Amino acid sequence: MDKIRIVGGGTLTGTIPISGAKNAALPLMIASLLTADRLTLENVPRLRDVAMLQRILSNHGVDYSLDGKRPGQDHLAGQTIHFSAREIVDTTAPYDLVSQMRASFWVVGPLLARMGEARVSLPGGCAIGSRPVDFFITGLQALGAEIDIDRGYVVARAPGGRLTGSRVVFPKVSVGATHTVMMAATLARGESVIENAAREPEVADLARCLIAMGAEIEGAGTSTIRIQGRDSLHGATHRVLPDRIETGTYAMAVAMTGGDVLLEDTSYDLLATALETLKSAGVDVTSSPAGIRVRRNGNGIQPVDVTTEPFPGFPTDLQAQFMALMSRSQGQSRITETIFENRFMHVAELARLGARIHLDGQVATVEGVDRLIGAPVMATDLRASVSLVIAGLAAEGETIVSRVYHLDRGFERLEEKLSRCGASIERIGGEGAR
Ligand SMILES: CC(=O)N[C@H]1[C@@H](OP(=O)(O)OP(=O)(O)OC[C@H]2O[C@@H](n3ccc(=O)[nH]c3=O)[C@H](O)[C@@H]2O)O[C@H](CO)[C@@H](O)[C@@H]1O
Ligand SMILES: C=C(OP(=O)(O)O)C(=O)O
Repeated sequence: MDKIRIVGGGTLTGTIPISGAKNAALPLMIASLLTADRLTLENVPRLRDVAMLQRILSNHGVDYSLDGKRPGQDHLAGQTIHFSAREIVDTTAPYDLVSQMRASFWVVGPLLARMGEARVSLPGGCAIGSRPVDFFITGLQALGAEIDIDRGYVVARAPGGRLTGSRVVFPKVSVGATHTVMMAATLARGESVIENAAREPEVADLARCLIAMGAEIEGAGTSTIRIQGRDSLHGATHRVLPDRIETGTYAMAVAMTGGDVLLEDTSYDLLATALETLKSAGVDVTSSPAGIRVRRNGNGIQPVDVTTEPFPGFPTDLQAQFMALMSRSQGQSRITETIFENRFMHVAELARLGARIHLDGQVATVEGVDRLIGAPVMATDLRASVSLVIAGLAAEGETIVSRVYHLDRGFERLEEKLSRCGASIERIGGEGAR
């Protein structure tokens, strides 16, 4: 199995191109199920989750093809993939596929809307929490679906073969339930209104694509989304928005090691709260048409308290990376996780590098230390893994991160992007992930 070897202690200087967002690409790919025409997605990142979802969609009958490299194109440029769900041949998403990637559960919305039925395995929990799907079920029921749970599967039917527009009020903000109900409502009869919708940029990006496919949607990116259902949708071409979590992760890496890096092909507005938090920690962050420039030269890291919240708040997907940064701050900080009940698996691993973190329920108190020292550590989930990488970059000596398949789910060519900026980081052992 692959490992990542880092020799820490240096600073990062250079340019990092930011990839298309995993968390936008996945629902966009799933949207291809809504039309018999071709959906072309540009700027799709080369990630394990994308490859896995291609397999899952092909099981439903979706063909896909990939554009080859174009003259002068950097190999870090995103892929263009064409999806064609001319005929849905199977409305079942089986356990062995869904259990490998939670977002694949979201196919339930488009399958039900287009085919009038879906049988999708319950995804189960994961390393960060129990992650139930009750909001998906009540949301689709509000659109008229009849839903049973049968031997680990959600079995959904639309009476008369079509969903009916309605008002859906989510009790708590859910990104996946918003994506799913919004997709389902595009083909329902009449108007749907989603209240307490997730406002994440990836929801707005999915809506932009659905609108290009002929859907009528207003308010995506706010907490009330209004959708007028259509009889059918058509093909479109859509460019996946930049990955705000990848952007924030590299910004935190530079904040931690010191140096001067330009993050290209991304946008400040996608992660303003996280970048403002970095500024409060004493990091110089500026935005220009060229990208986001992150610098820290000489001055120490100031402690800052953060609480994770739905967008536009501080994202839970950057909590682990921020904790790594705070482990080197000049004081005490408190990090409160409000989205997932178990997203602290990185605490014990960061402690192996010398971090001093006390966990009490959903609150981690971090006492900054002067130095971290490299050690073998284990990746436990996607964002926890990358927090260990950035801590390793700032630690003295060698850090070996094992179980890096978690990283390959969500970070495209991580070692290469960091090496370009002077990091000593390499993948060792096992077969390559891509
Ligand atoms: C592929 C993708 O885009 N994943 C992101 C998505 O995950 P995901 O869409 O799974 O996360 P949700 O926004 O749904 O989860 C938010 C909270 O709501 C709870 N909940 C959710 C649905 C439900 O039916 N019942 C319920 O109780 C969850 O357990 C969690 O506590 O948003 C999360 C929150 O920003 C991010 O961390 C993930 O990176
Ligand atoms: C938690 C994440 O992904 P998923 O929802 O696919 O588990 C993530 O991207 O950090």
